[in-house]
Amino acid sequence: MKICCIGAGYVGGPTMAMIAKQCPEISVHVVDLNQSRIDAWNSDELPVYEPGLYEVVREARGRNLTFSTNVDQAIAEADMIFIAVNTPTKHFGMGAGRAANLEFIEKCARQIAKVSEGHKIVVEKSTLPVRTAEAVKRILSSSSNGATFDVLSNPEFLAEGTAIEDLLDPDRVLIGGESQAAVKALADVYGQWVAREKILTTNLWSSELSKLTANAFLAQRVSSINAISALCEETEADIDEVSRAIGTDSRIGPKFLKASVGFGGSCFQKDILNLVYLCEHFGLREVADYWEQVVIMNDYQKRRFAERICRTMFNTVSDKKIAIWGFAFKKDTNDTRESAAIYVCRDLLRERARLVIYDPKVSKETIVSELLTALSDLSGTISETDRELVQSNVTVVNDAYDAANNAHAIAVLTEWDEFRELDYERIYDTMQKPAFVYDGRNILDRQKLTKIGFEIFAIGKSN
Ligand SMILES: NC(=O)c1ccc[n+]([C@@H]2O[C@H](COP(=O)([O-])OP(=O)(O)OC[C@H]3O[C@@H](n4cnc5c(N)ncnc54)[C@H](O)[C@@H]3O)[C@@H](O)[C@H]2O)c1
Ligand SMILES: O=c1ccn([C@@H]2O[C@H](COP(=O)(O)OP(=O)(O)O[C@H]3O[C@H](CO)[C@@H](O)[C@H](O)[C@H]3O)[C@@H](O)[C@H]2O)c(=O)[nH]1
Repeated sequence: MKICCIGAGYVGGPTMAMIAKQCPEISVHVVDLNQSRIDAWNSDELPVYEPGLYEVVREARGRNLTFSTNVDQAIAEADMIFIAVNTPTKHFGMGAGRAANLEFIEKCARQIAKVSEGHKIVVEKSTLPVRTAEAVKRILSSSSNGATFDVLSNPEFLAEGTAIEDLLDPDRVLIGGESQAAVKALADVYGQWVAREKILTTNLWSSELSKLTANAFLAQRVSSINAISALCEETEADIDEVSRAIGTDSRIGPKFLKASVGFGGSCFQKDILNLVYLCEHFGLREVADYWEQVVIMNDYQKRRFAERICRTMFNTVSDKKIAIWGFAFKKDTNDTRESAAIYVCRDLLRERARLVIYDPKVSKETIVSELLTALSDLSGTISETDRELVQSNVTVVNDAYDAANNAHAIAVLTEWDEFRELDYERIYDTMQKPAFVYDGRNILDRQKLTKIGFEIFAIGKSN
């Protein structure tokens, strides 16, 4: 069997590498329009940082895993074609700021229709609004060479930072489709390493909608605990104690109850806004409002964190040096999309703080580009003043100690393990006094740091 995957991103790359590793008899060809991304997949510096990914890629690459930009050839040769392209929030025209931009999906479908001959299975791997498969089928049915297609929905549930674990041992694999033969063909691929009872099959629409729903529920838990963290800060209740107390109720469960500076990542916000848009489209105003509140609460949490920094530093951070530890949206990834750090840094920059940023996996170029985008207006234009602000007030360094040196405050924005193990006495000695620490991930030892002399503020803890 030959598989092609269009889109060599955070999903296409790792997912296909895992299929190739587990199924040596299947030839897997991953294609992308982005030449530099493909070059990186073919090198030792993969474009995606994920623990364990390099080993998986190295095992299969050159054997039954290929990365290239030969989109047409890969489509023509494949029996099964995964579409794993990006589906970002639309930022123009109808549904701007809410609807998913399906331009890339549609282009893939048109390309498949144009190039294919015979019969092929097309698998939606990207996260899509419910009923997208209807449009995909319509486009495919116009194939000029008389090719025929089955369309399946097979949403991906991996989380970044644990992608390899998640792919190796998923909670479930979801396959939605009408053709039993096509569903079986895809189930047989996963069945090479995933237990059959974990492979769930549904109709196409349930599968598409389950992906948006799963992300909405997960994000809702984070917003719920973050909402309670604000109340904890006012009442001397401790958010970690509350999480533990409610999480031991087996009906609630302990996962996804870690209070934070706010959820980030390319998926949660985008998928909830898409759900909100769909509900509005179907006239379900109350349902739309209900889910939108999850995003509103998340924005509040990020804003609240920056405001707390300013308020507790005597109401001004202007010209003060603040060390930013962590810029990725969570640990163990180099992904910064929608990271809470972007918005906290933006708000601090607007207060004229001087930021010294350190992240073990994120490059200076990415940090600067994210901040410029966050400061620009809706049309993407950035004022000269804001460009200057980033140029003069943002420094990116290679070390957490360097960042903290001579700083008035440290803000922990990503929960990288290395931040737990630093020499805090040494850090305290090099900082301005009072030495403030704002722990946006609740990973630091408050008692120890307080004893050293730090003034520490954490999420959902009162001072
Ligand atoms: N990132 C995640 O953890 C994750 C997890 C589950 C699901 N998803 C979903 O999977 C999809 C992909 O997400 P991602 O994070 O991998 O995106 P990404 O931006 O990292 O990768 C998408 C890739 O598709 C390529 N592409 C776009 N149009 C193309 C075309 N016509 N032909 C060839 N290549 C094309 C882009 O160049 C890009 O490299 C999205 O719908 C996302 O919501 C993402
Ligand atoms: O208790 C928690 C759990 C998560 N987060 C934050 O929530 C965001 C998302 O985290 P996570 O869900 O672990 O990572 P993602 O890679 O965004 O994965 C989500 O989004 C993917 C894309 O759709 C789905 O495939 C996954 O199942 C879903 O977990 C990150 O900023 C986390 O720091 C918290 O603040 N507290």
